[in-house]
Amino acid sequence: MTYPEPIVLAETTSTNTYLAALCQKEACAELTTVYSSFQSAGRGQRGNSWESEAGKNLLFSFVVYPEFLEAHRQFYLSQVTALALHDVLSSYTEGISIKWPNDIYWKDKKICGTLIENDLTGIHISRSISGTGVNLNQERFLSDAPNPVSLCQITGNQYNPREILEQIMEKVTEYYQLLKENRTEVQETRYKEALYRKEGLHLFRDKDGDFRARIADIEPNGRLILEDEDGQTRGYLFKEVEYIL
Ligand SMILES: Nc1ncnc2c1ncn2[C@@H]1O[C@H](COP(=O)(O)OP(=O)(O)OP(=O)(O)O)[C@@H](O)[C@H]1O
Ligand SMILES: O=C(O)CCCC[C@@H]1SC[C@@H]2NC(=O)N[C@@H]21
Repeated sequence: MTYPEPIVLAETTSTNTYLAALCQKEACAELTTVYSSFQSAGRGQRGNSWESEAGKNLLFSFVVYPEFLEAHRQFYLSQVTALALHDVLSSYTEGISIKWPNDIYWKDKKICGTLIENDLTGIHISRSISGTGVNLNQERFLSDAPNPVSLCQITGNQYNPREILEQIMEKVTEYYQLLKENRTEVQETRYKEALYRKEGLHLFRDKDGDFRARIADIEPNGRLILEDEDGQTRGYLFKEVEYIL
């Protein structure tokens, strides 16, 4: 399985938005990828914006049509992107981990964010657009992003976004092929190994307040299972709990 040559843009509002519009207009092959040097309206999760200085970072989105995947298994798509990013960035520096569900961290700082937008047909996912920003060469962050970091701030080196994109898409293609073949054990195991704060007690916050807990498991549907100091188990879907850094 291969992926098409990326569509390269100098500027767009958001690579996710651009790719969704393109897919509406014409048939886009699976793993069609859009890369842009600048976004005028980069979108993050929860309606946040994504900061990226022009020409400095990697901003890209790709599309897949995972009709074989029921909506309650959509977490597998998050794993595909997160593991690809994790594997590639880990070849440049130590300290890379996946913060549940799909942020990529270096130590306690955020180096990548991913926004996945799925379309459903009945109970199945007919189209999934996965868009990621990787902080590569940006030296200063000016927004109120709480904890951004770039690869250049970590290593002192400069990176070619197109080369890094190629490496990431090769990994995405490999992990997505395994998912298509329903061989999800490899990615489930690797995801758990790569988890941020996978060991020890840490501070979390849910709707009832702050508590200390350790990560006990991640269920196949993506539910985070925490065990608190009293040995009680609590399960959380996305957005129901946050890490206190
Ligand atoms: N280039 C960037 N690098 C890192 N963080 C950024 C960047 N651009 C924006 N951000 C900030 O990241 C924040 C979202 O990430 P963060 O992980 O802190 O959010 P969260 O609200 O805890 O949600 P989640 O953990 O589910 O992503 C937003 O507040 C956004 O401003
Ligand atoms: O909040 C997050 O952590 C998700 C950030 C996702 C940003 C990327 S940059 C490329 C793609 N286009 C967008 O508008 N958003 C994603």
